[in-house]
Amino acid sequence: MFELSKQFRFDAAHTLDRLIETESSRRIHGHSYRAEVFLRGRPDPATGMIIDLGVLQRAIEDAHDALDHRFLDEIDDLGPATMENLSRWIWDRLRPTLANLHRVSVYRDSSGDACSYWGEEVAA
Ligand SMILES: Nc1nc2c(c(=O)[nH]1)N=C([C@H](O)[C@H](O)COP(=O)(O)OP(=O)(O)OP(=O)(O)O)CN2
Ligand SMILES: [Zn+2]
Repeated sequence: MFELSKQFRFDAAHTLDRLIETESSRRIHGHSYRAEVFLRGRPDPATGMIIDLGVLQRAIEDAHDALDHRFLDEIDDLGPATMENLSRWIWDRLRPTLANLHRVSVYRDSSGDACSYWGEEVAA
């Protein structure tokens, strides 16, 4: 089994309803995010690849363009713009074209925050 991964970065703004730091969280503010997409599988013997990284790049560009320099509150199917919902949203966006998708992780490096999503079929 092999694992192939690719990262992309996006900067975006949001607001968030929270029980703590209520006022500053409701104010529009921004974060720099890093997302990492993991695929698992075995390389095709003819190509030596699980997937051509150029094909993966194209799939990722679609998600990147939908998130980068956006106001995340305006993305209809995202819900509250948390890292949890972002990782699931990226998964849902990529899964139709990436059959071997294994995990999507979202990081905020400046604060050390990270969240990973493995899809709903993974047992708890
Ligand atoms: N479980 C989660 N909790 C929180 C999330 C989240 O996505 N999942 N997100 C937030 C907010 O985005 C909040 O803005 C983060 O606050 P904080 O950690 O205080 O970071 P700062 O914005 O102050 O720090 P920067 O390093 O300037 O980004 C809260 N909780
Ligand atoms: Zn925030």
